Amino acid sequence: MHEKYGPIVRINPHEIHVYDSTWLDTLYTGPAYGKRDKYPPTAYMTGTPRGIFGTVSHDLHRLRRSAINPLFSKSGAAAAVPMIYEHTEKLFTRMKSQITRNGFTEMRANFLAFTTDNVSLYSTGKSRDLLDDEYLADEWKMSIGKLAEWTLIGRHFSWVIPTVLEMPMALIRLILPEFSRIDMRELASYYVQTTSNTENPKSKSIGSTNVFRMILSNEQMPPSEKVTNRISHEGVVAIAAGGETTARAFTVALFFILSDKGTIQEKLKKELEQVMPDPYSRPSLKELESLPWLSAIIKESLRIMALPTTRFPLVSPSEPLRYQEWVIPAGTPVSMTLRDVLLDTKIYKEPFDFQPQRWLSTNPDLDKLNKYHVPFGRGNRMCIGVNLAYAELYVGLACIFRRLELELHDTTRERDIDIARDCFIGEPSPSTKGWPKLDVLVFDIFYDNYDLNTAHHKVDLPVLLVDYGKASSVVRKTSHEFSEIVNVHVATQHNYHGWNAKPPYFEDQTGHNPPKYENPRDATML
Ligand code: HEM
Repeated sequence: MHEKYGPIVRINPHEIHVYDSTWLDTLYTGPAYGKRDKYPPTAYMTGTPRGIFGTVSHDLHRLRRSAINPLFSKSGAAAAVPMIYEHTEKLFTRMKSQITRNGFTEMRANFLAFTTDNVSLYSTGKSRDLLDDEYLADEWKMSIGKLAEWTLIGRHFSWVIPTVLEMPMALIRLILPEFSRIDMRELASYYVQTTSNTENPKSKSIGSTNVFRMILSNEQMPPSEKVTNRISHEGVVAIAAGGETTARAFTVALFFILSDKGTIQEKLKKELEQVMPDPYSRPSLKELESLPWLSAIIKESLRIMALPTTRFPLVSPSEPLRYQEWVIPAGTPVSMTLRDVLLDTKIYKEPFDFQPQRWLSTNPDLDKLNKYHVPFGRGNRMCIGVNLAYAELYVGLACIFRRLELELHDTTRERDIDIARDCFIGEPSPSTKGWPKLDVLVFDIFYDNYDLNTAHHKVDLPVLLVDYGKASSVVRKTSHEFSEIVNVHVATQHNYHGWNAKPPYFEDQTGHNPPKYENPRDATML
């Protein structure tokens, strides 16, 4: 429509859309430059009308946001760094275990588990512990995927998702089991327990100053703002908004770094060796932020993924807005699309090419590029989690590329990375086989040209038998039996063919003294 009718178009009976990056600061303005209400159908579409994302009124949004802003400050995010390092260790353990079992690791669920554990512990004081439980992590991935698909319905019928999320749990489990995991009541009851218990042993740990405590201790807020069924929405919105988004930035960064190992990865690794001479060291956020290539890679990944595909309509409630010669009457919903800005050819040369070097200080156009770098939005409603997201990306990518040697496995840009569908945030084509799958070349477990999945199907047992040791001595199999077993390692496959194996599953992480079995059948008894 913009190609046909120009930069300002009435795209439906209610809404005007502007396709002109230079107008960004007029619409998505800061609090000092005019009021902006949110357009209700957009506010409600993710199902949390009482959290900041779902708050329509400008003034109420300011009040709600100011109560929790300090938690998400730059210094707040820096305090989260030790937690992020701890979660990185768990992420690596998960990756190792999957490679042992499957021969590769699929990173979408893994990164989602990582970012969701970070944001949930940080924002609500309670981790979802997805990195401790692969089964739960997969279920959570399905729930978030389902929520994304439902935003399409929510866009047109904005009451649907909030209504579903408030239905009796037994009914939700029956009709939409995926939604039952995004349980606001569970969060709310947790907050009641922890906030009423001043002796809480977690009170000095990360997450103790969580969104709930900040709201409850805020003196500007009336009691009606502090009731459980309002503040639980703040917890849910942080977890839902902060998990998938940051996870996607990781997958995009990983894909593009590994697609150009000769230049990009090499420069990154060299830089990391300087700041992390010991691969297991834990540099501060400030040290990591001083690395030009790491910083440039993160910025370029956030730009090129251009994740928010939805429009973000706002309403100027009392002042008309002006675009060139047009006057937009007060009260009219007007939207722009961040993706248009992030991929604007007038700003970024070859916007679909991954070029981290455009963010280096040697680029004379850097100020202009920075001005339009809006993956987190702009103005009053800009992402509250921006500092946390950056901290996760700096720490996570530094550890990954300092400690592991990775290869892409059966991943293509067109099928698995590029966005093909608008589900509020962008989703790749339905034919995707998942996001970057990795072979890991240097871990302490090696494997060879050995298709564990196939073996798994053939033996039809919910266990995989994997040898530790060198690639040449990987367990060999015949069609139905393993012919030879040396130093067996056992890992169950969850929920395989109805075999509902629950963690904890048996695993020897050391790789040095794995259990030995007389024959494979003994192993299956586990
Ligand atoms: C790469 C990661 C992320 C991206 C690309 C991203 C993107 C965005 C964008 C574009 C908005 C603005 C929506 C609007 O204009 O209405 C937003 C809002 C928001 N984001 Fe993020 N986000 C990310 C990470 C996070 C994290 C880690 C959190 C954790 C708390 C978070 C929590 C929120 C919340 C609560 C809002 C609503 C803010 C408000 O309405 O005042 N996001 N995000």
